[in-house]
Amino acid sequence: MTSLSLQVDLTKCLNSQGPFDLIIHKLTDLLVEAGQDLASHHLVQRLQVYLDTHPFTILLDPLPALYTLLDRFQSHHLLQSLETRQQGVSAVFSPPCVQLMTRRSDTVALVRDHLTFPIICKARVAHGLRSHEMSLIFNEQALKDVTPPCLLQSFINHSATLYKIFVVGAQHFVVKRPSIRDFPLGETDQKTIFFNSHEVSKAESCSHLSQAPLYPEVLPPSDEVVRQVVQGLQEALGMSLFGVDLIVDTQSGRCAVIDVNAFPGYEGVTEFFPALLSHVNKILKNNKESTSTLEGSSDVPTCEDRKIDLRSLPEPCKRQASGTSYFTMHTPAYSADR
Ligand SMILES: O=P(O)(O)O[C@H]1[C@H](O)[C@@H](OP(=O)(O)O)[C@H](OP(=O)(O)O)[C@@H](OP(=O)(O)O)[C@H]1O
Ligand SMILES: Nc1ncnc2c1ncn2[C@@H]1O[C@H](COP(=O)(O)OP(=O)(O)O)[C@@H](O)[C@H]1O
Ligand SMILES: [Mg+2]
Repeated sequence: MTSLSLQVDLTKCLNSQGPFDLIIHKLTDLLVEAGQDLASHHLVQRLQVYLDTHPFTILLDPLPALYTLLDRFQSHHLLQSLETRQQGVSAVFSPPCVQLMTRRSDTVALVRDHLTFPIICKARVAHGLRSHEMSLIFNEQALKDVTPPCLLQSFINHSATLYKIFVVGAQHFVVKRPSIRDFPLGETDQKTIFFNSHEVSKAESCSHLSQAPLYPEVLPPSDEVVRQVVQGLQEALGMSLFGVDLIVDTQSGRCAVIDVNAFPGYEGVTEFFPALLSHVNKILKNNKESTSTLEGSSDVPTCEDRKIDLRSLPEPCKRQASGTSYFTMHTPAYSADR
């Protein structure tokens, strides 16, 4: 078997660079730019057209899932829906949130009804220059410091320990990272703290926000909890290359999912490349088998005809079997945030 990999240049005709069996990408920034910039929009459109006309090219990962992750409001809804799917008191939760599209006169009331102090404020758009600029709000008066569109979320004390779950297809890896220290619960007169999240939770970070009295060793999330979270997200998003940020609530011992990232850096995962290769080989093999089955029949049956669960199919078959273009050009209204 010969194999060839090359860098795809979206500024050039894709037909003359292909055909491609599989494209791995990190298009998050481009997708955000495409919301406001015509040139970027055209690049995304070029890829879209190529995929629509080459139904057997696999895209890792699908664009619709990425749009969900680019929007912290949508990500939060997704995480909430996963939480309520489980029965009884779930071992995993998404911290309570309030979404602010614009400045509202009833913000204080909303916060009183839904959140507890301290509160962490995150921009609605999850990628791009301003998306990691955040603030910690300690009282109602300080709510004037937030700039919509943004997500206000109850801050969960977690002994300054973050667990990054890095997913590669069927495998996942847990990496421990520094995080933000605990704060007293409830309103205090502490001034708002503005910070850049990349200064607190990278492997090498040693931010003043992480420094704290020595905490007792935090028990990591159980394998079962991690597996539940990964599986729930995989099923909901149809993605195979993503990261999940988990923290363990110091008070309740429950696990909070606070962030999901498309194709992260996998720093600290020495097994990343073998895992990626094995995943790519597996889906190419599955795809070859499904392709020959589909090509053998002149009339491709629809999913309803064959009672097929779309999510169980490889990406191109999903598009072909559903009988509609799987990708639809979609330019989210992110411009209000810039
Ligand atoms: O490049 P953008 O699109 O901003 O996305 C970033 C990169 O994937 C970062 O990886 P890297 O720094 O290796 O490029 C990743 O950090 P991790 O590798 O720490 O997961 C970030 O996760 P967050 O730190 O959770 O935002 C994620 O938001
Ligand atoms: N609800 C929360 N409670 C406590 N800490 C949080 C919460 N949300 C985020 N953090 C802290 O802020 C950091 C950045 O938040 P995150 O949502 O992961 O955004 P980013 O996309 O910038 O990584 C996290 O790594 C964690 O240290
Ligand atoms: Mg994060």
